[in-house]
Amino acid sequence: MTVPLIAARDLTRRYGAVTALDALSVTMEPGITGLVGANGAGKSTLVKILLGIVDPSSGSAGVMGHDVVRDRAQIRALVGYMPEHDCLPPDMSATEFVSFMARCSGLPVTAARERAAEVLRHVGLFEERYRPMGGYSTGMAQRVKLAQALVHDPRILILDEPTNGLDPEGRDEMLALVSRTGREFGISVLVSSHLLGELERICDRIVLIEQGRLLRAEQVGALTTETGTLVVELDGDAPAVDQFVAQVAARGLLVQRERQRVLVEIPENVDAAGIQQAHDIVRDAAAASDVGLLRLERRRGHLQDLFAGANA
Ligand SMILES: Nc1ncnc2c1ncn2[C@@H]1O[C@H](COP(=O)(O)OP(=O)(O)OP(=O)(O)O)[C@@H](O)[C@H]1O
Repeated sequence: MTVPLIAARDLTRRYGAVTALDALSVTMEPGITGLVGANGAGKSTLVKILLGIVDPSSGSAGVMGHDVVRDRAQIRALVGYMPEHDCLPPDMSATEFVSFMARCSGLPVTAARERAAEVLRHVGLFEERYRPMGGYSTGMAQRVKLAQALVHDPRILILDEPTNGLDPEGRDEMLALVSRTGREFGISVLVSSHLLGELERICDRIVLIEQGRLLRAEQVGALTTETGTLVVELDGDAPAVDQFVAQVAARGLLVQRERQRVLVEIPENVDAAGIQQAHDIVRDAAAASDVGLLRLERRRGHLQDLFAGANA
């Protein structure tokens, strides 16, 4: 039997009268997992229990088979943690801070310095790494927090709201960096956010919690809904794509160009045969014009819409 990456069984945590986690049972597999819930749902409490910072009131949890109460040292070696809130000393440079964190993990001086340079390069901090962190933008500070989480070469990264405080562009950059980090370093990532829409883009699985209880835990693909739009990607120059669009329209379907792609509407209320017919029309139109068909699939709706009620 394979040991799950993370497993929680009947996990409960109370703070006085507040029940932050309420008999939560969930397992998480390798890959990138999104932990989603509204503010106060219990995300940070779960993360802190997994890290051994907070004890469960009852129930149990494990990280790669290690118990969160008994095996804290082993878990610390395996996990890199990016906390939600600011934690960077303003008068230290990123290089000094990340090297120091590497030393805390047991690396000798030279190796710590080299490793710090490596992870700071990975997160995209170059010349700025020698400046005091007090002058950093929120985006730069988030990158340093990610770098320090990676410095001891962990097997799992736990990121608590890494996009907090960032503007839309900064969020996109941070999400791309998290995704790249997971895939390039070949490590698993647990990333929390109260924004479902942004996590569905980079996660393999989503764990949704509400008021300390598990709502759903599923593959992202299984959670999204198929819409009545076919997304078509073509290989061909602009006149050839125009030709394709005209061919689809001539066969009676609504069609529009969207940058590199063409969107074809499947008529409403058609059965499976009608959906198949729309696919056939796209293939026939491609064959009748000077384009290659690179991709043809139903567009998936956003998780945000699916959970709009549950996660309000
Ligand atoms: N140290 C504490 N003392 C008392 N109550 C706490 C403490 N930490 C968390 N709580 C309460 O437990 C509940 C869950 O909080 P938690 O921080 O885990 O949620 P969250 O999903 O991470 O939300 P946020 O994104 O706002 O941090 C909330 O009602 C919160 O007020």
